[in-house]
Amino acid sequence: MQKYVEQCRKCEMIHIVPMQFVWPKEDLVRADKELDMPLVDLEGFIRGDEEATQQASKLIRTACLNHGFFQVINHGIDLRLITTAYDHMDALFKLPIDKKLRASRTPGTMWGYSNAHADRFSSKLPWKETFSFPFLDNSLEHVVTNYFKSTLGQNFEATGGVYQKYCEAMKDLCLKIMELLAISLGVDRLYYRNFFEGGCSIMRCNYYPCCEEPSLVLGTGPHCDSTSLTLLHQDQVGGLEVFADNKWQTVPPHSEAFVINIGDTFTALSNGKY
Ligand SMILES: C=C1C[C@]23C[C@H]1CC[C@H]2[C@]1(C)CCC[C@@](C)(C(=O)O)[C@H]1[C@@H]3C(=O)O
Ligand SMILES: O=C(O)CCC(=O)C(=O)O
Repeated sequence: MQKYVEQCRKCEMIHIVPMQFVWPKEDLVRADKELDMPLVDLEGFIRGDEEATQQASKLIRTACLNHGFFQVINHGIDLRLITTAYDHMDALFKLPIDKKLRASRTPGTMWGYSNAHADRFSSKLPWKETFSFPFLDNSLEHVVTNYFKSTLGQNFEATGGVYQKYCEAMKDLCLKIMELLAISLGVDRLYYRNFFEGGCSIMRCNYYPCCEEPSLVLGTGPHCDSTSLTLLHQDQVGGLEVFADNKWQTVPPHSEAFVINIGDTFTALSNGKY
């Protein structure tokens, strides 16, 4: 009897996490090495110092010829804006689930609240909640502020205003990086900046809740960004991993830095060089 029960316990693999969130073993590989990626200081470039600009573009070129990831500091974004954005995001994800579900993602779009993308997938669900919204520079209206008011209600106008400012700051930083990418590729330094000037962006807030069985789940599954450029600020918990040199490597958080990575669209825009 004892043995039988023992065998049952072994073969049933009893765990707490629902099966939809359990990832295949081949995806659950822990990174043990830190990614070799440059920390690019943008202060000189922003001040118009040509030597510092060339130095920054060289670091970016090396990173983009290798794995496409680099970090930027002294980027000109007010660190208090980042802190305020986190405070508002914390309040948003702490809302009761019924209130969050009222802002659920509109089918066929990327915009709104999503709980593990459970409305889109039925297995290998990411262990995260997300809130995504569009941004485009529009002098006629504050697109982000209005989005928060229309999806979460008038009480979220202040939060919308914070993310309106945050998205404007991200767009400004993105265009600066597009200039450095152009210089690094030896093309007209305004080429990509002009191309993306009027473009729209996806802003996504990610909340990765604690998990009782972290070795079975992933906050976000392995992927390449299909977009052109991703600007990511990590909180101090960490967990971001990048697949480079045929192994997963960690990107430790740096509170004053943004992690930048080029996506598939930019690879095409560089004619496959990056
Ligand atoms: C354009 C996008 C779609 C996703 C967010 C951005 C860039 C990465 C994509 C994603 C993260 C890749 C993994 C699956 C995904 C569904 C996710 O886990 O969030 C993807 C995002 C999405 O489709 O919402
Ligand atoms: O958009 C997402 O949810 C994925 C986030 C991601 O890939 C990242 O944080 O690097």
